[in-house]
Amino acid sequence: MARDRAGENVPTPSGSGSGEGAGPGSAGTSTLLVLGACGDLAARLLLPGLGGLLTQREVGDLFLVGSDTAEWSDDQWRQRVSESFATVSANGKQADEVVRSCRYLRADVTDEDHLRRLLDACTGQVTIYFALPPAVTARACGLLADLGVPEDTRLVMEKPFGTDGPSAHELNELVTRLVPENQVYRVDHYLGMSTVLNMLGMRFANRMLESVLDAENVSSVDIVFDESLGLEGRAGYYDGAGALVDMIQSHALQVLALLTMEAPSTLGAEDLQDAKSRVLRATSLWDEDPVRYSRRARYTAGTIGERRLPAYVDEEGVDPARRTETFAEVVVAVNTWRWAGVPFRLRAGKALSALRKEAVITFKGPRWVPEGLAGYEQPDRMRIGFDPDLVGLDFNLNGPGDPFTVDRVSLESPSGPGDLPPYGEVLAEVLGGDPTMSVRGDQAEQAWRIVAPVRAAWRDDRVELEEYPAGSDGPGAP
Ligand SMILES: NC(=O)C1=CN([C@@H]2O[C@H](COP(=O)(O)OP(=O)(O)OC[C@H]3O[C@@H](n4cnc5c(N)ncnc54)[C@H](OP(=O)(O)O)[C@@H]3O)[C@@H](O)[C@H]2O)C=CC1
Ligand SMILES: O=C1O[C@H](COP(=O)(O)O)[C@@H](O)[C@H](O)[C@H]1O
Repeated sequence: MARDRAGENVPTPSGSGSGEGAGPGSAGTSTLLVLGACGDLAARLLLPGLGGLLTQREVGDLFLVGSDTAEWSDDQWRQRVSESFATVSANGKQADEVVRSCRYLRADVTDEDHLRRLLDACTGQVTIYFALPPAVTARACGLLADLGVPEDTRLVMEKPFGTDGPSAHELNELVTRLVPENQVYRVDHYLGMSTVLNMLGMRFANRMLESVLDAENVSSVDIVFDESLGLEGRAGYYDGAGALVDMIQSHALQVLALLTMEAPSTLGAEDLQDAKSRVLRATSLWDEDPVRYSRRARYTAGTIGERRLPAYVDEEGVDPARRTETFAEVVVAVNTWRWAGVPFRLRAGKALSALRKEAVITFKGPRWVPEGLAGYEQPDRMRIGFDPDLVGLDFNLNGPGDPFTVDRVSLESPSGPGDLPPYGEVLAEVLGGDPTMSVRGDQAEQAWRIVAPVRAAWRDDRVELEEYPAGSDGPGAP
């Protein structure tokens, strides 16, 4: 039924109007409308996540509509969906049915008529996933605010949410004019990762651990996202964002919030979100001094394993005049009774020598060490690994040999993987109507506030833009 132009002849889910029982189109059907369906996020993360979800869990009848500017046919979209599903070996009746019944509609979401027709194509409970460039998402939401959306519609917003504090605030006002806050899902796929989710159990189900996670016992915390991948053809988005916005303003601060918040009284959405918001409100750049407590750099040409990478400025689509950083580091303070005085270093970089994604908690030294004991120079550390998912403890122990000389030992436990990929977890919550692990609107605004002094200093060139060769350990590394 689909034609080339959005909704000229709107698609209907297979079986709709046929009176054939519980196929798509019957009561209980929901529609997942993916805007930006031909983009990178949809192909690499969102559709595989959906495939994993459909394989592992019961989601009910789901009508998948893809929409983008490209002139695709239903069959091209079906092929994209099935190729993405194949990357996670998605299988079973639900996955097959979604592939079979899915539809594609070409649309420009900045055109009100196109949007109206897209909405007309949806059936049942509607979820609109904005897999679009942030500025396009904001324009589409502006139009939807005038058009209105079906009752109970859920809106799924990708990161970055807005482009700065004021625009995030405006977007919050816009989306909450459309639907209530608990129907807005601001996605942070780190909140769908097994270890990140497991931080709740690790912190709050263990007296031994929870009782030492404070300024009395901890000297510093590092949250690190070192990637060995470079730009990977994403200049269109990344060159306007950079490492600070891409990773620190979003993922790092969400991880920090879960690691530092006080125990909520329940894991219900409201209690958990309140606890995260409280600690983000208490977080700010260390001494509010971006010159001393932030660092930025970009990669020059180099080799990572077998791969030769060009300098960032020579990557296709990069505008050197923007001076976009591919490495960012900031130190923040969490001004609560528990954490005051403990520096939290947040770091993210691309094209580094090795992948390293973890939070490392470094403990203070022992209060007293009896004379005669040797080999305890290194502090205890707890590592929370995001890739691979694990929790590790590095500490000092009497080992074999001299009993008065301690050895360094590590205990490690896998903390995943979960049964779903992170985007599968994200979609499970969205389609299940549970906003517990999404980013609440006020948190998105707080995150922009925390990085604002750094962005201003970088914009005014008050912090040097350093360089590091691709494949190295980052700026200033030996
Ligand atoms: N890719 C990733 O790894 C991740 C992406 N994200 C976020 O996801 C969002 C999408 O990113 P990504 O998929 O990488 O970006 P892409 O540019 O690959 O995809 C965006 C898609 O939206 C389409 N589009 C642009 N303008 C319109 C319009 N007016 N109407 C309809 N469609 C339009 C684009 O079409 P056209 O090509 O014609 O412009 C393109 O196909 C961004 O907010 C990004 O920050 C978040 C986490 C990871
Ligand atoms: O959101 C993003 O995350 C990825 C890193 O996520 P991971 O799941 O691979 O750890 C990052 O590469 C990308 O630039 C960013 O937009």
